Amino acid sequence: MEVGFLGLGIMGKAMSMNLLRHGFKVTVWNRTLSKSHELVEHGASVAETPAEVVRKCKYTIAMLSDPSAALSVVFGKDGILEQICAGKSYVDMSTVDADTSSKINEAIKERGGYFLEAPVSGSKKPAEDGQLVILAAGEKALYEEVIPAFNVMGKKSFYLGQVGNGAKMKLVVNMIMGSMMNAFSEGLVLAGRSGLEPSVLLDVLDLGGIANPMFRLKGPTMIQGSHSPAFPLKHQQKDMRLALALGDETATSMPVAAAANEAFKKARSMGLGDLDFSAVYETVKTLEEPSRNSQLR
Ligand SMILES: NC(=O)C1=CN([C@@H]2O[C@H](COP(=O)(O)OP(=O)(O)OC[C@H]3O[C@@H](n4cnc5c(N)ncnc54)[C@H](OP(=O)(O)O)[C@@H]3O)[C@@H](O)[C@H]2O)C=CC1
Ligand SMILES: O=CCCC(=O)O
Repeated sequence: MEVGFLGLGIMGKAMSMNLLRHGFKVTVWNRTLSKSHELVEHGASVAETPAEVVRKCKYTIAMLSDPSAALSVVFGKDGILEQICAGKSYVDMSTVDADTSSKINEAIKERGGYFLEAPVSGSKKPAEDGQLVILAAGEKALYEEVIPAFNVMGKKSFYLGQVGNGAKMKLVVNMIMGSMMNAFSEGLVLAGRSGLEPSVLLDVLDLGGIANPMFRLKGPTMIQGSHSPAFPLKHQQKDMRLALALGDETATSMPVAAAANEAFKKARSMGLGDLDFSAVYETVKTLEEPSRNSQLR
């Protein structure tokens, strides 16, 4: 199977590498060309524009940072729309909102192409290991055609119906995850300030009803103050923002998510946006610092 792949960031690089490893012929494109070099060493071809990828490949997959990137690669100069036509398909796996996905779907359908949104749950390591959870929605026939690629990139694929449902499911999941990360950070700070050993808190959590892979994976590195990016904080804040907008649309009150979003915004303003989203812990530490609080009084 020959596929195109747009966007070779943390996720796109790992996902396209998996496709290559499993015998797919892959043509890649990335805005910053240098990120394609490693893929080429592993057998990928490079295209100069997204349009060229679509011209060459029946199936094109994208993994881009946010709605603005997703839209520009489709509607911009040398974008997807210049080459999409009957018989060509586009699968956007980026995390965006339902409106963005719907705009892309409409434009592609108008030109006779097929569209599937397919955001993923799981981060850098699951992407490297082909263990993502794929949340697909849109053209059912296309979903069935690309299952061989999904099976290489993920451990489980869901088909969720009409375009928008994949985006919404992904935003709900990440809204919960972002809120959990904030509660976890506050717990670690509270434990430390109360004279408890944060590493013991991790052991206690891991044996109880709220044990989970995220606390297990991130806890030890957070305590060390290490936040090497697997899921960049700026993307988590984007997801909180988009989830809160979904809450606005559906009149869903989400005070916990709103507070978590503020903490991620604060972290971005402290220059932590390119670190892992666990770096919100540093923000919680700063906000809770007793000396700082007494200065403010
Ligand atoms: N990292 C994670 O754990 C997960 C991330 N996601 C989602 O996957 C998507 C990608 O995430 P991730 O790989 O971590 O992000 P990165 O920041 O590592 O990569 C972002 C990619 O988008 C490209 N890009 C950004 N802006 C534009 C633009 N205007 N035009 C064209 N290309 C652009 C970047 O190109 P360039 O190299 O030139 O900057 C890069 O290829 C995001 O939507 C994220 O929310 C989903 C699940 C997990
Ligand atoms: O969107 C990013 C999700 C990260 C994860 O599921 O661990």
